[in-house]
Amino acid sequence: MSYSACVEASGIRGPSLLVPSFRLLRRSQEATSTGTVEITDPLNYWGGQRVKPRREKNAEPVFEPATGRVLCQLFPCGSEEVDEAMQSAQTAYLKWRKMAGMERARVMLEAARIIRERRENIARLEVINNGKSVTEALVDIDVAWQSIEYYAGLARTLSGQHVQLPGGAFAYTIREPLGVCVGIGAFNYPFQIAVTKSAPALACGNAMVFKPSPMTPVTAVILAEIYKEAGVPDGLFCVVQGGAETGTLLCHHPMAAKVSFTGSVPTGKKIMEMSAKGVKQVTLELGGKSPLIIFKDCELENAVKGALMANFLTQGQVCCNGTRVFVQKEIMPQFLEEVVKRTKAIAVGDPLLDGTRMGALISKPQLDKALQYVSQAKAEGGKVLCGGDPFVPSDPKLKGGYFMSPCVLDNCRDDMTCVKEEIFGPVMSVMPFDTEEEVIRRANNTTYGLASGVFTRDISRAHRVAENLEAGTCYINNYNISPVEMPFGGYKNSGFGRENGQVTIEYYSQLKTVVVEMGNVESLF
Ligand SMILES: NC(=O)c1ccc[n+]([C@@H]2O[C@H](COP(=O)([O-])OP(=O)(O)OC[C@H]3O[C@@H](n4cnc5c(N)ncnc54)[C@H](O)[C@@H]3O)[C@@H](O)[C@H]2O)c1
Ligand SMILES: C[N+](C)(C)CCCC=O
Repeated sequence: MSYSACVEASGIRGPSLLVPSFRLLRRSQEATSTGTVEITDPLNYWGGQRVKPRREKNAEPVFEPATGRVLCQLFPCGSEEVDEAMQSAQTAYLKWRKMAGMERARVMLEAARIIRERRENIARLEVINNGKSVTEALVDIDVAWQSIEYYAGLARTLSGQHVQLPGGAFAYTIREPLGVCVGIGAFNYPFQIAVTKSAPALACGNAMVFKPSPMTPVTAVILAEIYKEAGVPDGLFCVVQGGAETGTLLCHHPMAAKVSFTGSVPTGKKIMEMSAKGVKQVTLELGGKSPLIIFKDCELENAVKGALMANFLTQGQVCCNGTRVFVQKEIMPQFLEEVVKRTKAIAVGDPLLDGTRMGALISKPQLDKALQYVSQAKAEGGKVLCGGDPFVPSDPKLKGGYFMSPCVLDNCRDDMTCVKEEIFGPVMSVMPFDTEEEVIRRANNTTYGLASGVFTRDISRAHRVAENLEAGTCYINNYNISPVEMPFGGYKNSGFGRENGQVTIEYYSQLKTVVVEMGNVESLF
């Protein structure tokens, strides 16, 4: 079935199609079952509509991870298309920035409402393109509309400061937008990343041109259509498809006021270099190899659950995952027994089924890379307690999918490759420790600094450890929860700038100071 037919059946396009919702929901579930969707509609969006690729050369296949089938072709945008999108965004920006925060908020709230109404259909397309379980994708879409609601709330509150100066003079500050912001996304949270970047950008009065990962081009354009339906000016949120070349064109574009990037450290360094040439602001949300520290006085069941949440969401392809699990020696046997039991019980398979808890990795190369890390860990002395193999589901249509059984590695040391490098697959490395001072030193012995976690019942220890860990987030007695009110971002090579939370307003706006003299000028000349 074509994508157009699928969205028509699912009601992704028009609100009228959503009634009666029950029947359509059933139809959409049938229409979007794994292995049935084919996407033929254009995936670029600017000027308030989908735009066909200008050239059909350099097409790259996009795969459905659960089946290995080709889902669509990706036609990378060239310089003329990037320029059209940027011009379109600039035109929209000039209208949007003049609207009151209250008005922008109203439009954004409508976009949030539409996303909430269509959450199931968007989630299903996300699953088909990304491979994660529908249970997780639904959470991702919920976080997305919550983010738009949250920043709609903040759009109403943007204000400056009044500063009294001597002699009746005064100054005031105005928080102004930056202009056209570029967003470049990773493959692991395609819709959520597009929202996480655009919601604060739009709230502050900016426009955005967004480039999704070439592996997950499908859902960003749906966000563009929803923003349009909600009432943003045509061009306010544009989508250009492509990989490194298209991303480079965006970063160098003279109209780009800022680049907000989510992806790997090597690409992040290139983005920063390119942005520096045009003195553009940058937010970098990069990779990690985060420590999770489990003390012997923890509540063990919660610690085990936390370790699973820290390692196996989205098939382990999560930037902030706590993949270096340090366990205090005294409780290592109980921890391993329980964590292995629960890991073996994870239901791997068709990501569109409600009972599935782990779907397919994003691509064959990503699967091979994760499996290779497991082989190398074994060669370096690690012991596989479970998983670490390709997984072939019994359903014949999933035979070509990129599945892997989730893996727990014991006998790990800090100098092993699996402990030092970001794997981006479902592989947990477990290491013993003796003392608090020792584990903090080892936890910080990395160039990354995205997240961290500690499980203990000792409240003083928990805060002491949080204070001493070099990371942008520290979870105490939980892991990988991410309410939109909470700032998120890295220390060290994991990047800088923040997403989510109030502080992100600072990264999408600039402050103008207006100085008002009420007397005569006292000239020195
Ligand atoms: N900190 C965070 O919030 C966060 C969130 C998700 C993923 N990540 C990180 O992302 C990585 C995985 O995602 P990925 O494989 O998609 O990352 P990636 O760096 O390969 O690609 C990310 C994006 O950058 C684009 N790109 C690649 N080269 C470019 C260039 N030269 N110029 C401009 N754009 C370019 C890609 O097309 C893609 O859209 C992991 O390291 C993960 O930790 C970080
Ligand atoms: C929503 N999580 C689980 C906190 C992940 C944020 C994005 C990182 O890849």
